[in-house]
Amino acid sequence: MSTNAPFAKMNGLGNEIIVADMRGRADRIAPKAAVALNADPATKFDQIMAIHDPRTPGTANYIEIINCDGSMAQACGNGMRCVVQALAAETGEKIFTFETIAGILNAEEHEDGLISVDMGEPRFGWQEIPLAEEFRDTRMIELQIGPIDAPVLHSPSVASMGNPHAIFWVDQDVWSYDLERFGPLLENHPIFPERANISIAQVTSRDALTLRTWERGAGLTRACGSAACAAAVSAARTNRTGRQVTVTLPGGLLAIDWREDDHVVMTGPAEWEFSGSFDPATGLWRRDRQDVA
Ligand SMILES: N[C@H](CCC[C@H](N)C(=O)O)C(=O)O
Repeated sequence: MSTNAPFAKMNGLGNEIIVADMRGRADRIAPKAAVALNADPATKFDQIMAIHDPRTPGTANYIEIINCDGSMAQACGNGMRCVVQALAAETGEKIFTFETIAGILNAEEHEDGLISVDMGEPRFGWQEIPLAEEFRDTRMIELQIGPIDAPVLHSPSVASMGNPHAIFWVDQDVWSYDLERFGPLLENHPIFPERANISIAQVTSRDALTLRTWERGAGLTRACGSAACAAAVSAARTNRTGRQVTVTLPGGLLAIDWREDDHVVMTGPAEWEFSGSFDPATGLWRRDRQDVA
């Protein structure tokens, strides 16, 4: 019988996150435990951010990212901000380094409570996204959906923040597109051998864009931090914006800075909702003693 592990139910601009504290444990969260947590409305999530011990002693804690469909992800910007807020509250530290499957991430909680995460360098090579066939110019690839002679969405930019993103540029309000219908078709399109996060982006000025995302492995979410990064670098690459943009998502705003050193820094809030503990083998959980109001 495994002992319970602490968790915090949080969100990053409405992207539903569970931060699971797996430090000091040799086990991992079982797929069926993730399914069980997601089936309970109180703990329904878009991603679980599992904090593990360093893979090599003396190095950074390893963060495992699990989508609500059970698939593993290489990046989660909103989730990383939640991890930073949880650990800053626990330790009083403000500067953090983490290891993920995609590499080392540095992060900082600022005095105003906002959190910056260095999401690393974007990748643009077709094999890095990855795509199933060669495209020399990933600023715009041949992909469309809808009637052949009048596609609804077409010619996306593609980029990787460790995870794959396709950004479709639109001129109308991002809410006027049936992303719930087109998202899963594009997420699972054969051009994306590892599937992809699908975003619709409307550029509103040289330093602002609006974004909606159908997430790989999670569907429509209220915010996708790595998509905001992918959209920002793609907008800059296609000369739609500069390298510093404000991204408006359904859940709120993120500031993205594609620095001259090629690192993409995302800044935004995180929100704690409640704490509890759960069995990583089954997903059975209980809430911590109700916080005294
Ligand atoms: N669904 C994404 C992972 C979570 C991304 C998103 N929640 C974020 O804030 O970056 C994927 O499978 O690549």
